[in-house]
Amino acid sequence: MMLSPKLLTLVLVVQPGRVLLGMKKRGFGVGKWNGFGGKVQPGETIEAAAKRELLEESGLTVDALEKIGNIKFEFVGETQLLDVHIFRADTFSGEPTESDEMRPQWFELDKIPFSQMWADDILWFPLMLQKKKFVGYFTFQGHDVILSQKLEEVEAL
Ligand SMILES: Cc1cc(-c2ccco2)c2oc(N)nc2c1
Repeated sequence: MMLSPKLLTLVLVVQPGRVLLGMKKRGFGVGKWNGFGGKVQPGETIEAAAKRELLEESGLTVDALEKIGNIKFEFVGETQLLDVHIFRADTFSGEPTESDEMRPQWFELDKIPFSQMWADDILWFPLMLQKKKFVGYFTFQGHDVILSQKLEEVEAL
């Protein structure tokens, strides 16, 4: 039986022509470039968690986060589903600052390092950059192989 999914947040900071990614320095997803995010604490809204994790991991503060996607991830052999709520921020304050967890870096949109990112990203980043909304379900074998995938645009989340 499936345990209740583990809620995670992911924030992509996007400016004209570039996106901010962080190199994960330890823990889950170490060695991959990704947006900023993490766990939702009890009693915290998902959006508040996303803003908290962005500040902790990148030093950036955002007013407005736009919900752009929701992807559920299954790992073969593990019962815990990950339920990742994905947000986009187009404006922020502060300067990207390295943290214990993340080393932030701006990437031009034609130089996104997909080979050093989670394998699902190359599939939904184009939707994000076109400001589309999407839902997905990916089954991973380990951290690098996708065994099955579903991804569809939606009108609303
Ligand atoms: C399995 C998985 C997890 C995450 C994640 C961890 C914390 C927030 O999201 C991903 O992020 C991306 N881009 N692909 C991902 C796959």
